[in-house]
Amino acid sequence: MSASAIHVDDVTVHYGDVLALDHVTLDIAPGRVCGLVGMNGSGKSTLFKTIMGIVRPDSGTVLLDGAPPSEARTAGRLGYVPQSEDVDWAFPISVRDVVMMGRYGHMGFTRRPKRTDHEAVDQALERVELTDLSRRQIGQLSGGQKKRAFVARGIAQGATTLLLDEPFAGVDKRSEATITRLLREVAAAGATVLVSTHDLHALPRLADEAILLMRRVLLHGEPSAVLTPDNLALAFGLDVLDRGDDA
Ligand SMILES: Nc1ncnc2c1ncn2[C@@H]1O[C@H](COP(=O)(O)OP(=O)(O)OP(=O)(O)O)[C@@H](O)[C@H]1O
Repeated sequence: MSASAIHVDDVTVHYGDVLALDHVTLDIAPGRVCGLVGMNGSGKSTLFKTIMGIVRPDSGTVLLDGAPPSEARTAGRLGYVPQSEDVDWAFPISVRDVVMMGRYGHMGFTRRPKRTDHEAVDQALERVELTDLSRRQIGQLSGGQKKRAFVARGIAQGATTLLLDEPFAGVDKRSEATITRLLREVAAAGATVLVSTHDLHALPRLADEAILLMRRVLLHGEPSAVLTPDNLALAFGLDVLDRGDDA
């Protein structure tokens, strides 16, 4: 069976009176990078939280590799790079320890890292080019370095489903290029990547497919077919691509 890695079937979510997701259905195949695009409040974070099993839908189903989100989470198969606003950057934890958190699912009860855990963390830190900064408190990194630290956590975890909420917000071109390359590599190794972004110009380089969300799925297809000026005007209500390609 060529099961979807991420299967969302007719999901509706309310927060009180607010309708955040309205009969959302989508399927993403293993090894794909999918970009999630939509204006503020269109339900992107809610979709992530529902896929993670943190928000319970009023109706509808989410399956990850055929299993409920809680199972994927417990098994350590689900990696998440949060929006910067959702992280307590003052928390007294080093960059290395953030990345090591990705290994918890592999450690059992004691949470005592073994050599394989240390090696996985070292490799992940190297891949995101943060080896030299690994002893720093996480809040003492730049915006792009912080994002790379959380991407490293997902890599060290060996997640088969990786969700990233705005990984390019406030990052420079170098971090953007590093994160893009890493996500492509992770997908080439078989993982499925869902990434929300406002960086529409970077999307064709990053993603195999794109979803335009406005509480419901407006469009889902190849980035070039989804991100047309007409479609974006529909989703954002303005000509968001009219900034030239040199932005
Ligand atoms: N905990 C909550 N309680 C009540 N309403 C909420 C809550 N979280 C989100 N909402 C509302 O649900 C809708 C969708 O919000 P969500 O955060 O999913 O959008 P988003 O696309 O991620 O937005 P942004 O791009 O600004 O991060 C919005 O109208 C928001 O105000």
